[in-house]
Amino acid sequence: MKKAELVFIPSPMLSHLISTVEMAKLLLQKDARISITVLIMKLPNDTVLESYTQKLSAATDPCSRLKLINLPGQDEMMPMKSETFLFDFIDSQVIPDLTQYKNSDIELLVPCFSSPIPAKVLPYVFVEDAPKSKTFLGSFKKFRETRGIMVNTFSELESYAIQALSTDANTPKIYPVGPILNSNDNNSPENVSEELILDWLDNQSESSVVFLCFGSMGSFDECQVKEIATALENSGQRFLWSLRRPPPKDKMELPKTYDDPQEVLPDGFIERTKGVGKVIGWAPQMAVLSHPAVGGFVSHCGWNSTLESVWCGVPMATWPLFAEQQLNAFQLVKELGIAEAIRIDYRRAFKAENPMDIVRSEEIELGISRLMGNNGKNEMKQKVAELKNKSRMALQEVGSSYTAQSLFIEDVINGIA
Ligand SMILES: O=c1ccn([C@@H]2O[C@H](COP(=O)(O)OP(=O)(O)O[C@H]3O[C@H](CO)[C@@H](O)[C@H](O)[C@H]3O)[C@@H](O)[C@H]2O)c(=O)[nH]1
Repeated sequence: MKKAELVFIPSPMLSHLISTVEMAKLLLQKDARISITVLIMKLPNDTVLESYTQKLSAATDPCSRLKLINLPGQDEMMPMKSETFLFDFIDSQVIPDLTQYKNSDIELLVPCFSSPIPAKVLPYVFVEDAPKSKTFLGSFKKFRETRGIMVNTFSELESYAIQALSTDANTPKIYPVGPILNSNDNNSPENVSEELILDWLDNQSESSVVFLCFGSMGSFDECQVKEIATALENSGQRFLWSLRRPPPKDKMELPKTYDDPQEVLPDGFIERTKGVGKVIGWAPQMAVLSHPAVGGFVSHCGWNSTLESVWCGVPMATWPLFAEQQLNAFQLVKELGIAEAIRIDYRRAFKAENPMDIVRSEEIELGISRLMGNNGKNEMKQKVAELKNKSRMALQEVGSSYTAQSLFIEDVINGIA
C-alpha cells in the first residue's frame, strides 16, 4: 500500500497552529495511508500557545499517525524589527536543533547514498553542536553558487552519488577527476626512516600484516592506546602501527611522533611483540599500502586514506574519529562492501580531550581478525581488487576520470556553461 508522510509547519501563532492541527486531524481521519508531523514553533513567553500545545500533546497518542514536535524555543526574544519579527523568528528556526539526532536511531534519506543513513554517522557538529552546524551548512550551501565542482573520486566508486548530483538541477556540474593521490611520501612532516619500515615489510609474507594509521590528525589518549595494544597482542596478528602523540590540549597542533612510545604502551609490549609487529610514528603510507606484505588497513577513513587503500587494493577496518569520516565508514562497509567495521559511528570532538567512548580491545581484535581472515579469498577482498583495477582504468586515456579532466579543461577554456 502506498503511503504519504506529510510535515506541517504552521506559523508560531495560536490561530495558525489550531487550524493546522485541525486540518491534520481531518486528513488523518479521511485516509489511513497518511501520517502527519506538525513542527510547533513557539515565540518566547507565549503562554497561551504553550498551554494549548501542552493539552494537545497530552491528548495525542504518541503512536498515532499524528506526531507533534516542539521545536526548541528561545528564552529571550531576539532583537527583531517590529514589522518583520515573525519572519525573523521563523528564519531563526529554519535549521532546527539538530542535536535532536543525538542518541537517535533515526535513519535519513540522503540523495548521495543508496541506503538510508543512520543519523549517528552524520558529522559530529550536526549531532552534537547545533550552533556550529549552522555555520557548516551555510558554507556547504554556497557550493551551489559555483559553476562546477571537481571531486576527488571516480565514477565507478561513487556512481550513485554522481548520478544523484548530476540529475539535480540545483547542483553545479560535477567533475569526478580522481583518484588524485599523495604520490610523494617525502611529504612527511617528520623525519621518517622509510627504508627501515619497508625492509621490515620485505621480511613478512604476502598479505600477512595489518597496518594501523589514523591520518595526519589522528591520535589517542593513553587508555585507548593500551586497548589497541592489547587487541594486537591477543590477536597474534602481524602489525605495523603508526602511533602518534596527541597534541597538548591547549594548542592547535598536529600529533607528533613519540620519542619513546613505551611511555604509553603496556609494560613489555615492545619486547613481547618483537618480530611480530612494529610501532612507528609517521608512516610512509602510500609505500606501505603498496607493499605486498600488507593485507589490511585499520583506518580513520579520511578520504585520502580511503582512496589510497582502494588504489592499492587493500581492504579496510573502519574506525572513524571526526569530520565526515563516519559517513565514509558507512559507505565503505555498507555501500561498497570493502571494509569491516570496528566501528562505523565512533565519534568524538576534533581534539580527543574527552573521548565519550573507549573502544575495548575485544572489539578491536574482532574487527582485525575479520579483516585479516580467510587468507585473501573472501568477497570483500575480491571487491576491493575490482575497485583497484577500476581506479587505475579511470585515469587512463578514455577512462572516466581522464575524460572528466578533459571536459573540465574544455569547460574552463570555454567558460563553464
Ligand atoms: O602517518 C601518516 C599519516 C597520514 N599520511 C598521509 O596523510 C594523508 C591523510 O589524509 P586523510 O586520510 O584524508 O586523513 P586526514 O589527514 O585526517 O584528512 C582530513 O581531510 C580529509 C579530506 O578532506 C577528510 O576526509 C578527513 O576527514 C580529514 O580529517 C594521506 O595521504 C596519508 O597517506 C601519511 O602518509 N602518514
